[in-house]
Amino acid sequence: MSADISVDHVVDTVHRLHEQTPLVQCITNYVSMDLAANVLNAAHASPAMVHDEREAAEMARLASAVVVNIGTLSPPWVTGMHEAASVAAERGIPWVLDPVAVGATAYRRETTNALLTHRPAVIRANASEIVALATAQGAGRGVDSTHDSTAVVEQAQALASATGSVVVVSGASDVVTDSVTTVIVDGGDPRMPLISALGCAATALVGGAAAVAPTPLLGAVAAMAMLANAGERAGRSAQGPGTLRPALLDALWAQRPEDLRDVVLR
Ligand SMILES: Nc1ncnc2c1ncn2[C@@H]1O[C@H](COP(=O)(O)OP(=O)(O)OP(=O)(O)O)[C@@H](O)[C@H]1O
Ligand SMILES: Cc1ncsc1CCO
Ligand SMILES: [Mg+2]
Repeated sequence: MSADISVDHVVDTVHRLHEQTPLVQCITNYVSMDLAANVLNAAHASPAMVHDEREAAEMARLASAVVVNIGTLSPPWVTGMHEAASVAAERGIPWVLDPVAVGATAYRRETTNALLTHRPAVIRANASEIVALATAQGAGRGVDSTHDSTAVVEQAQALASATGSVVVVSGASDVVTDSVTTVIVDGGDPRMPLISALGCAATALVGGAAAVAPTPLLGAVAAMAMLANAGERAGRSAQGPGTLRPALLDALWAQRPEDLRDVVLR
C-alpha cells in the first residue's frame, strides 16, 4: 500500500461523504443515468443529471463536483459538457471525465481531447480506454475493456503525468494514480463488469468522493474502495448480474465508514 493513502484516510472520506451529501452534477449517458443517480443516492450524495447547454453552466455554479461522461454524446450535449467543465475549473471544484469508448471513433477522440483542456481533476476509465488515451491509438471493441487494468499501470501513470489529472483504471483491481503515488484497490465481484454502466456510476461516485476529500487522489481511492467493498458484500447473495445490481445499491446504502477497513489497498 502506498504510504500516502491509508485505510484511515478512506474511512474519513466516507464519513465526510455521509455528513456533507455533496451535490454532484452529472452529464452522463442515457444508459447510465439511472444507475449513476442511484449509486450516488445510496452513497449519501445528491445527484443532479443536468446536461442541456441552456442550464449546464448555471447548475455547475451550485454543484460541489461535476461529472462529464461521453457515452452517448451529441453536439448540444458536448456544448453543455464544456460549459460545466469550464465553470468547475473556474470555481476550483473537482470535475471528473469518463471517456467512454474513446478509442472507437474520431468524434470521441476529438471531444475528449477538447474536454481535457479544462483539466479534469480525475479521469476514470477502463483499461482499453486508458490505452487509447495514452497511445492516441484506437483500442477496444466499444465500451467494454479488452485489456487488464494492472497491465496498463505505466500508461495510466504517463497519462496522469501528461494531463495533471488523477487517473483511475477500473477492473478486477482498480488502479488509481497521480503519476507519483499509485494505489491498487482489490475486491469487488467478477460479475460487476456485466452490470452495464457500473463504470459510469463509479465515475459519478468518484465525483462525490472528490467533492469532500482533501485530494482528488484520495477521493478516487475512496470511491473505488466503496464499490469494491459493496460489490463483494452484494456478491454473497446475488445469483447473477441482475440481482447483483440491486444488492449492490443496498450494500452501498448499508455501508458504514468503518466497513472500509476490510478493503485491501496496495
Ligand atoms: N473482474 C472484476 N472483478 C471485480 N470487480 C470488477 C471487475 N471488473 C470490473 N470491476 C468493478 O466494476 C466496476 C465497473 O468497472 P468496469 O471496468 O466494468 O467499467 P467500465 O468498463 O467503464 O463500465 P461501463 O462502461 O459499463 O460503465 C468498477 O467498480 C470495477 O472495480
Ligand atoms: C453500453 C453503452 N453504450 C454507450 S454508453 C454505454 C454505457 C456503458 O459505458
Ligand atoms: Mg466505461
